[in-house]
Amino acid sequence: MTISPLVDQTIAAIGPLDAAAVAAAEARQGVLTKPPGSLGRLESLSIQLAGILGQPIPQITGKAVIVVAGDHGVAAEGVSAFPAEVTPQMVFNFVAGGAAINALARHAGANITVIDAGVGYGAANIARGPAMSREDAVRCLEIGINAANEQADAGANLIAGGDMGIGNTTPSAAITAAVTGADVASVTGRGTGVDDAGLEAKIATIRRALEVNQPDGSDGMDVLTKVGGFEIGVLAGVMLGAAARNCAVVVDGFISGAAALIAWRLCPDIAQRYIAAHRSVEPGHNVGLQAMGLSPLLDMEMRLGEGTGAALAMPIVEAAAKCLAEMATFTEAGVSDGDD
Ligand SMILES: Cc1cc2ncn([C@H]3O[C@H](COP(=O)(O)O)[C@@H](O)[C@H]3O)c2cc1C
Ligand SMILES: O=C(O)c1cccnc1
Repeated sequence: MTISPLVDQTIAAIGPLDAAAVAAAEARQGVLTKPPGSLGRLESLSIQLAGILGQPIPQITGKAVIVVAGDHGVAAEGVSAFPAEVTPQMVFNFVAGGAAINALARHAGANITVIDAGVGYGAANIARGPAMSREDAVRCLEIGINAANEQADAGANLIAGGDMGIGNTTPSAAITAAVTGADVASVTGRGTGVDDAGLEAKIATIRRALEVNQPDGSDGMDVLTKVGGFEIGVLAGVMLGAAARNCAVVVDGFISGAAALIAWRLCPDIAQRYIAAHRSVEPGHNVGLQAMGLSPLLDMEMRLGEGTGAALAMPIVEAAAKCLAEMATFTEAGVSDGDD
């Protein structure tokens, strides 16, 4: 498969986890002053981080949320409770620091970058034809890879994407259905809050998008081109770029989950570098996570996107690394380990 030199190189750089670092972290978890396994998922998370970062005692050196905005032609089908103007209006809000993601990223100590992925000439209406050309899909992936590289160069090793795009739960459901094979009705939710009639119409629109476009769910580029969106393509690129730099990828909600599915189809090894932050209220989110073998850290009944769930989970991920790094061993603390 050849996508472009940059995308191909990036995918080729994503390998399996560092087995020696995993083994060392596992061994250290076994001798820290606590009953074995008592820190639950903090333990497995620290071991996964060791493998991702390639460090026996992993250290989070920087956190970044890359928020990507894009417009969706399919919004014209009435699939959202809000008008498309909200997308550029929210971009100004991100820049001014007043959105939920600004509050949560500040709380997490994460740097925010905002990318306009074609607001104003967004993706075409997927109910009538493909979302974008193959060239645009490649460009989206490259923009995301470059953005992740910039954050990695600045010291981040915990990287999340966030989305803003009125209508984008519609392509996300189409992507999730195409990649996982799940029925459209089981992966379609209310997004910003459409009513019962709106939900029925949204399901019908997504069915039409899949019928008209016939995406090949095993081919990430085909799915992105036919039923994706510009911000979703950039987010998939962010994930590929971050993983190629041995950064941990914190996966946010439904839209980020759809982008994660596309990146996973392009590079199956990437799933080991994903940390699923939370379970969104959107029913399709969990379907996608399960397909990739991921179990979310939090269930906060959130359904916003923007990277909010990912930012909220970042301090927990960092806490996992700190326990592994800072706790004393039984020997160091002179605590009986129960074996003697
Ligand atoms: C004020 C506002 C802020 C948001 N921030 C994220 N979204 C989220 O909601 C939208 C997806 O839902 P749907 O498919 O129903 O349009 C996306 O913009 C997503 O980022 C927002 C939506 C609104 C209205
Ligand atoms: O889970 C999400 O990311 C989500 C859900 C609804 C609307 N916007 C985003």
